[in-house]
Amino acid sequence: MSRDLHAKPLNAADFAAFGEVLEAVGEPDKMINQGLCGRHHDRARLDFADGRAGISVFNAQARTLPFTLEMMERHPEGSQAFVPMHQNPYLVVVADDDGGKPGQPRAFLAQPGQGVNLHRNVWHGVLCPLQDPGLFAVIDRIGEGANLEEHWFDRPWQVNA
Ligand SMILES: NC(=O)N[C@@H](O)C(=O)O
Ligand code: NI
Repeated sequence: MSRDLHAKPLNAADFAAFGEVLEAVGEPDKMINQGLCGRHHDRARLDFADGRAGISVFNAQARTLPFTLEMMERHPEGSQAFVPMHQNPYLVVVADDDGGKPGQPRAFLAQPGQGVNLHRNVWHGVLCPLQDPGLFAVIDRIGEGANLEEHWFDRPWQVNA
């Protein structure tokens, strides 16, 4: 017996407890490159504990809605940012911690031009593109030791738009 979860458009205010939305909104902090480029400066809180930052490219298979969310994970040692290398929608699911497991999940539909940075140790669903190609640059921790904790739900969630 699954439980239903409604995805809402991704927005910085609702996402703030879990991380940042990476997007060129508002006035740039600085105009650079002879005034031809707006720099939206230092927009994410990165954290890599005793490791270092790395950039990887994820090529993830597209999923379809309704999406069955069976598992959430977190990275105790570092933040994780997903920057789409496309203009397609994708699903972001996050949750507060509730005694060492995910609390009420929150689902968001990322719009074209939006990336996300997940704060260290925030519960999230794995990368979930909704159209091919599911190509993302991922900025996360490279280092020693375990950095992945998973929680599998007894009852999955059905995520829909
Ligand atoms: N496990 C892994 O590298 N990917 C996940 O962290 C994810 O959030 O997709
Ligand atoms: Ni992750």
